[in-house]
Amino acid sequence: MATRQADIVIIGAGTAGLAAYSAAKHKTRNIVLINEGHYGTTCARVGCMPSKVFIQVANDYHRRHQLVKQGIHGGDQLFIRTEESLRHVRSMRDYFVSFVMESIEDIGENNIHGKARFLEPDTIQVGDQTIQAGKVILASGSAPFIPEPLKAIREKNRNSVLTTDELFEQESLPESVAVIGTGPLGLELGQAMQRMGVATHLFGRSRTVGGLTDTEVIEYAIRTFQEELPLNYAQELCYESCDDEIAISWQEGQDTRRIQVKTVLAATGRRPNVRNLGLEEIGVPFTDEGVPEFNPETMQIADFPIFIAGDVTGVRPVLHEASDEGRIAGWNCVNEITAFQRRTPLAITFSEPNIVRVGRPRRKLTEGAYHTGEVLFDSQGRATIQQYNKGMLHIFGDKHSGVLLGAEMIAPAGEHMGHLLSWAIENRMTVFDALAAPFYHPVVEEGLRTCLRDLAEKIDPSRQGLEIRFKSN
Ligand SMILES: Cc1cc2nc3c(=O)[nH]c(=O)nc-3n(C[C@H](O)[C@H](O)[C@H](O)COP(=O)(O)OP(=O)(O)OC[C@H]3O[C@@H](n4cnc5c(N)ncnc54)[C@H](O)[C@@H]3O)c2cc1C
Ligand SMILES: NC(=O)c1ccc[n+]([C@@H]2O[C@H](COP(=O)([O-])OP(=O)(O)OC[C@H]3O[C@@H](n4cnc5c(N)ncnc54)[C@H](O)[C@@H]3O)[C@@H](O)[C@H]2O)c1
Repeated sequence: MATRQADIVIIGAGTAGLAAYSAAKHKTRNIVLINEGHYGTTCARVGCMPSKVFIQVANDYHRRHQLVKQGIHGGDQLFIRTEESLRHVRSMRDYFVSFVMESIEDIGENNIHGKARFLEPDTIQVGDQTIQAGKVILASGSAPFIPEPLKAIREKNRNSVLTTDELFEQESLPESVAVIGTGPLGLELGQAMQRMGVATHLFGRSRTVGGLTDTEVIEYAIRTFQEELPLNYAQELCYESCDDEIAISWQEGQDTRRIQVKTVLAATGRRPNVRNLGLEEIGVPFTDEGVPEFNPETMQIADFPIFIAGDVTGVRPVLHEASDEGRIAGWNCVNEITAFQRRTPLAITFSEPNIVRVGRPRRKLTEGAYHTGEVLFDSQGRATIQQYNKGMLHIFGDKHSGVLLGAEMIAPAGEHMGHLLSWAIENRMTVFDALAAPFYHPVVEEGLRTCLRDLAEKIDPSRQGLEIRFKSN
């Protein structure tokens, strides 16, 4: 078959690939999009959206425990039919996927279903077609990672070990589950299942939750989640099939502990889809982490006519970054290659309370160069009214200038406070600038103000009380 010519080939019709297509289509329509597997994007199909529907159901049901205090009775009569809840999750999922499918239909016959593979840096094979392209965008996403011991159990009984890609496809939820991994996904889905009545046991390996790096916030978060469900950390877990259950054992000091569950959810991370693409054969350089080396401001891979975008980079695996990277890659395929300023990092785990990391993580700050503002939400006014008064926020500011550097928190309304802080950091605000902004009463953000005040006092105690700016002419 003759080689087809295209200006751009995009590998992967996920958020990054589709954003790249939108950015480039104004200059050329000769773009070929190749996608393997399901359409609809990871976010809408198995990721952000269905997981948030699932969490919404769980939190709404959980609320029944807090109603009696307010004189609202009958909550104990409520019950959940998880098969109906999962149908609801899937129907909302279909709704979100339908919008993606509309944008794919627009692409028409330039959309090819199949697995792409590089023959040369500018030549792609898909099925029996060969396409030569001016530029290629690699936006192949990531896939769930399953540790070897769990793979062995899964080989015997596929339904006994699920990935997050499979959870929402289940007919109903199991009686009991062990969730392995305390990253954003393990925490969100583990807490949600516990709240939906599944006996859930959460396991972590390194002592952190939701990607936090601040030790004090981590310990506060662990204690908070342990009040709601069993959460253990162990370097190694042993798995064993017994009848229709899985036994999990681990060492705690001198003791061996053991539980049995019906199902295991592997929330042990995702790995970039870089294998079997022919990248090694065409000489693409790889980092020690096993992903192609690229420039994060242009998204170009070395001097190759190849750009990379989204989870396949393994660096900022969140939706808005995948979309940005797609747009940068798409732009750079049809314009002179330009460096882009990347946004302030922001990562949210939609557990209750939310876990949020903004700007530079504490682990990466230079010791002695910053101060930390600290606050607890345990007696914060609005959070107490809402019966969500649990939380700890740390904000980091430059020791001399007071420029905001980052924040880590487990907090009620953390998703919103995280946005306020990321906008402040993005605009290079100091703690004093942030304190001059309005704070309504009574809102959870007043807790954020208390934290900023604590930071301001540590940076410059002489400015205490002077939060309102002098009028300048
Ligand atoms: C359960 C879950 C919850 C999440 N929640 C959030 C959240 O709340 N907020 C947030 O910001 N992020 C969240 N994320 C992360 C977010 O979904 C991802 O960052 C984002 O979807 C990545 O988009 P992408 O375009 O890189 O990859 P994808 O959408 O996965 O697209 C990659 C596409 O490439 C295709 N492909 C792979 N290899 C090939 C090949 N060789 N040839 C052709 N096609 C190929 C794949 O089949 C796929 O269609 C969540 C993820 C998960 C799993
Ligand atoms: N709110 C969200 O849901 C959300 C938000 C942003 C990004 N994401 C992205 O989704 C992706 C997947 O999230 P995740 O939480 O699955 O991944 P993750 O990499 O953040 O966490 C994986 C966890 O599994 C543990 N782990 C790994 N191997 C293990 C083993 N063999 N035994 C025990 N524990 C093991 C790790 O220590 C870690 O705690 C990430 O890239 C994440 O950034 C999700």
